[in-house]
Formats: sequence, C-alpha cells, structure tokens
Amino acid sequence: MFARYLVQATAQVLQRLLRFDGPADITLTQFQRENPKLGSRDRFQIANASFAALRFLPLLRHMEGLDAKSPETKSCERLAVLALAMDKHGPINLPVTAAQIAAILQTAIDNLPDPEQQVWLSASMQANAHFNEPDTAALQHNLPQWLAQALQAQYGETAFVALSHALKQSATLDLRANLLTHKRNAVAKELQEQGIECTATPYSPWGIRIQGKPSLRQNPLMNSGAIEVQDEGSQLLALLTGAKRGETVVDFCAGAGGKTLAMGAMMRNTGRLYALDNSAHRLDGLQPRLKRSGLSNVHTLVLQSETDERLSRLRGKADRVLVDAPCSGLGTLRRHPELAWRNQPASIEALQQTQMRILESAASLLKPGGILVYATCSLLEQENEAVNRWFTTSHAREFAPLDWSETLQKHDLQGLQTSADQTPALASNAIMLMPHLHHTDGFYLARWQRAR
Ligand SMILES: C[S@@+](CC[C@H](N)C(=O)[O-])C[C@H]1O[C@@H](n2cnc3c(N)ncnc32)[C@H](O)[C@@H]1O
Repeated sequence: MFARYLVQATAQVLQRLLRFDGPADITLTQFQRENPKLGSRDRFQIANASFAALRFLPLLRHMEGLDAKSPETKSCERLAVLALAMDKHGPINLPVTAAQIAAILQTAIDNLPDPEQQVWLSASMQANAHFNEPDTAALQHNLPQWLAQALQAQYGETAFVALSHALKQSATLDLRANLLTHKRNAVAKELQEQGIECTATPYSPWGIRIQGKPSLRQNPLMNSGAIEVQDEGSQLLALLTGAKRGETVVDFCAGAGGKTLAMGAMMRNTGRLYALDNSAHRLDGLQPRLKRSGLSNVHTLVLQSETDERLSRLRGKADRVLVDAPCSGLGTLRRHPELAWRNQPASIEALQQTQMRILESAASLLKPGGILVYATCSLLEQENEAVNRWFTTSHAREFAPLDWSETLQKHDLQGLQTSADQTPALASNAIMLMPHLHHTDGFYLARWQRAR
C-alpha cells in the first residue's frame, strides 16, 4: 500500500513540477532538502513517480481527467496515486493498450491509502475500458502536439515511433574516466570492487556505464577526479572535436565544463583551452571539477554577450572552436522530460536566432585552417540543419563544410553514421547521435574548416 505521506509528498512535488518553471531535477533536489526526514526509499519512489508523470503526462491526465474540475491539490493527489502506480507497475510498453491502463489503475486501487479515492478510480477504470487505441495518438507518444508533428515530419513514422519510445526511457548512468590521470579499466575494476556493476560504453573510449543508479556523490573516485558523470553522447561530442596537444581550443558555451574537462584531457593538459560562457553561475560549477581533474591549461571567461569585446584577443587564434549551443534540449528528454512541456514553437525560433549569433562570433576566433564544431542536444531541424545551412551559405567563401568520415574512421566510430531511414537526410558535414540508435542523448554535430 502507498503510505498517505508518500502520496502527499509526491503530489507536492508534482504541484511544483507542473508549473514548468525550472529543471525537474533541481526542483526535486530542493524538495528533498526541505524534507530531510524522508528516507532514501521514499525519495527514490517520489523521484521515479514524478519523472513517470512528466514522461506520461497526457496518459495520466487522461486516466485522471474524468473529473477535470477537481481543484489543483486534489488533481495533483490523483496524479500522484497514478504516477506511483505507474512506477510500481513497471515499464510502459508503447503503444499503450487498454490492458496496460487497466493494470495501472488496478495497481492504484490495490495500493490506495485512502478508500475514498476508490470511487474515482473505479469510474476511471470503467471509462478506460472503452479506450480506443487508434484514436489516441497523443497518448501513444505522450508529447505535445506541435513537437510530435515536427518530429514525425522530420523522421518519418517508423523512426518517430522508435525515437519517441526511446525518449520515454530513463537514461543510463554513464561516467567518463579521466584519462589524464587514470586508465578506464583500472577505474572500472575499482568500481566493481566497490560492488558497483559496470561495463565499458560501446562507443566512447573513456566511458563506463553503471548498472542502476547508485549514489556516487561521496565516492573516492569522484573526489579524486578519476571519474565525472557524463552521458556517452557528450563524451563523443568532445572526442569528435579532435582537440590535440599544444593547440588553442575554445569551448564557447562551456557551461559547467563537461566537454571542457574531456577536451583538456585530450590535450594532455598542454596548449590553451578557453572555457567561455555568458553565465557566471554555470562557469562557477566548473571550478571544483577543474580542481579535481588535474588540468591547469584551462582559462575561464564570463562573457557579457557573444560579442563581448574581450573576445578580440582571441580572434584568428584558435585551432578549434566548439559551440555547444544553448538549445531546446529536446534530445535529453530521457533525463529532462519537463523540456517537452517547457519548450514552445516561439521559444525555438528565439533559440535559433541566438544560435546563429553565437556561431557567427565563435567562427571569427578561428585561425586559417582551424575547425569549427557546432553542436546541439536538440532533435529539431530548425536548431540543427537550418542553422548549418545558414552558416554554410552565408560563410561559403571562408568556411568549407568538412565531413566526418575520416574522424569517425580514426576512432573506429563508423557505427555512429546513420542512414536516411533512421534520421532525416543530413548535410555532408553533419552527424547525429540518437537515443533509439546509440542509446545516448540526442545530439547534432556539424563542422567546417576555415580557409587557409
Ligand atoms: C548546452 S549548454 C552547454 C553545456 C556545456 N558545454 C557542458 O558540456 O556542460 C549551453 C550554454 O550556453 C550558454 N550561453 C547561452 N547564451 C550564450 C551566449 N550568448 N554566449 C555564450 N554562452 C551562452 C549557456 O549559459 C549554457 O551554459
């Protein structure tokens, strides 16, 4: 049976999450901090149920929504019961069937702390017995209509179904071994000796995939800088920049430095690596990680804007520039399911303008022959291929699109190349990492070389 306090706590979290005014993981951490008496099992259940609710919101609303006029608190309690039941029921197989819905509702009935709710749940069960599968596209993909339409048009029906299913799964916990100071095998062995099951990631030469979600916060390997939590896709993005010893490399949108740290290790702590961002708060997050990493070749700079005049010092100097652009983050729905609901078509248009402005300024930092990499964790053509086309056309005299085949071959990563039935046809200088194909977050990468 679900304890009454557990339903209430989950409902309180949902009430905050459904305002869609911030990242879900931060809201959840904040709630946990405010409620220190919750045990670790409760925290785990609340987190799982809340994420299930964000992933399957239309489905839960459909199951709950027979009495749509119920006040917000009551509605959140109902959603909490359903989300806890969904989590207890186990993975949802898409397409959702009437039998699956009935099983979730039955789990809810069987575990109710409050018998009053049985009336509502029984009514829901009866109504859902007439659930008409072909009429419920939105309940199958559980995405906002505008987003589902955009992805369907871009990827085609088969790939869209596989992709939307993959986006509903919870992401694996991936680590990057810090090859500056450690060997991947040695780190993996130490984790195993601690009782943490893990394997090497399929593509990244630095990656370790953990089974389950053990807490690593106090782990000595973390404290010593031997490991960083980083999705395999992010690791590959850093790898594919090709950063080398002795080079001048700019990470234009460094944030808390996930890719900066990986590129610093690739450069073997030589050369100069600039970590830039317009958010001081995000760059602050890099400092403790830098300390642990053993890197001393990183220089951070908080930008006023992408055209900050202090950038003139770097103009024409860089061998490589990475633009890990601010984007919708729709490729990361496995870990940030709220982004499906926080983004809107108008916000995508605004993002595209920012992406172009940043790319324009970042390109000016390259020396002749230097390489520019543009990346997003978006799945939308507007933030990816459209920006690529714009840059290629508007800078045709100075920047040549550079395809990826040589680099993929060098790292034995030909498996990353997708065919036209898996992703939309991509420009010759672009590749995508996809949750349903590569089991990473979704990433788009394009690159160009500056004329010599
Ligand atoms: C996708 S995130 C980068 C993530 C980071 N590279 C990592 O690996 O953790 C995009 C970053 O771009 C930064 N940003 C947004 N607008 C910017 C601008 N105009 N100039 C520079 N950075 C900007 C954001 O603060 C954010 O940290």
